[in-house]
Amino acid sequence: MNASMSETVTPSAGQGRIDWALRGMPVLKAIEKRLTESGTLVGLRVGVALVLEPKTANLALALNRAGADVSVYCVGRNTDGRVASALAEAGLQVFAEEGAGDERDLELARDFLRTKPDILLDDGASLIRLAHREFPELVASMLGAAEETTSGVRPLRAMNDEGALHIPVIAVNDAKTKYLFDNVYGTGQSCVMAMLDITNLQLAGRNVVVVGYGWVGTGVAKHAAAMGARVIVTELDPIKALQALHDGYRVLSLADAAPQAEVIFAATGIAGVVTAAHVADLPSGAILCTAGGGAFELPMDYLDSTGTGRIVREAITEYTLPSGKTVQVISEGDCLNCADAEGNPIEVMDLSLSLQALAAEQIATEATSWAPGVYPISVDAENAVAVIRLRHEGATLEPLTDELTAAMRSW
Ligand SMILES: NC(=O)c1ccc[n+]([C@@H]2O[C@H](COP(=O)([O-])OP(=O)(O)OC[C@H]3O[C@@H](n4cnc5c(N)ncnc54)[C@H](O)[C@@H]3O)[C@@H](O)[C@H]2O)c1
Repeated sequence: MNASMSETVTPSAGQGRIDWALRGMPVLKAIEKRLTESGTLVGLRVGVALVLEPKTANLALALNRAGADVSVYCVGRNTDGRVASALAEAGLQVFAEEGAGDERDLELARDFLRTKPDILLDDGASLIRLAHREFPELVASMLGAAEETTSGVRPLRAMNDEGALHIPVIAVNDAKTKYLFDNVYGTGQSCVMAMLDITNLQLAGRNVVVVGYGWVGTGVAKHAAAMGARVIVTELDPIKALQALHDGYRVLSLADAAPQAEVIFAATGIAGVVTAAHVADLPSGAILCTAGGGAFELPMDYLDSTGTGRIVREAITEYTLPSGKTVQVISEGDCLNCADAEGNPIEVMDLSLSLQALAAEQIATEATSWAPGVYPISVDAENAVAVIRLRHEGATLEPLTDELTAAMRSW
């Protein structure tokens, strides 16, 4: 077992957090029942490489109870050690140590892949890429994988275009019951709330720049505006920019917005979108954080090269620029909701993680005949998640009668 065991926190603390999350995960419970009854996953090795916190722990436990042999991996900065300990106590193989550095993370990742998962549930495609680079014999024997997020699906498509992807991967991110809810409402809420909790500041009256108005940027802008921020959106895509304008935000290039940007949320998933030149133009005291893909969106190399970084409060690093201005970076530029808060809200992750479980089912039952490639999750799975959740909320759907069907087809 490789779980970190904190000396001060008992495993039951982790179990308590896992149990609390499960209360808000009715869809996952229903999918676990379906998988248990079908026995689809019995005897299969499933590797779960997601942010390690109470909600993803429930996915791992649900798959385990449904008969899969589950191992779990996560980088140290996204690992809740209490939860890791609880999973190890429950008998899962855990390759995650809270606070581990890059070198140790890589060792753990390799050990995790040595468990030879038949199915890999990944986030950011890091483990799928590592497997392709270093474990070709594992890749050859895998049934397939599922990918959680936009910045994982993008490189997988690029690999596939170059003929370098050797397994079928289901793009869980691209399910409507994922990106329309998790990326927008979940990440919007959790990133804005994490920023407020970490800094103990308020957004009211502040100029907040949201870089990228995709699904995540939309949610961040909405939640920041709800807290009273004056939101400015930067975009490459004219249609997204026009949407931002219609949603009531100013739209400027980042070069134009920088001099007034008191807070920046990077939400693109693309490396280098905020540059050293942008940072030089920020007002002194500006706060930089990432809601999107990770620290690579910010000019961390440049900031570190100033040699001035100092931690001024937990999760806040202050840098002094050659001009004498200061800027503060939250969570060392990593996604702040996962690095220094609990990630997306439970209800929204119930949808995303249930889709991961259904992707595992689809890989086990159908992917054996699939060529390598990036595939959508089935429409049935996408809809099943919505239907279970709506039922749980006491919502009822309009019945589609023959008359309505005929009316919709009439011309
Ligand atoms: N933190 C989390 O919990 C969480 C959750 C979901 C997704 N994500 C990540 O957030 C990122 C964004 O996801 P998404 O679903 O919104 O993707 P998306 O593709 O819908 O949106 C990205 C947007 O950024 C824009 N963009 C790209 N380069 C830009 C630039 N230089 N300047 C301004 N705009 C630019 C694109 O035009 C696009 O509209 C991804 O990396 C994704 O993996 C994080």
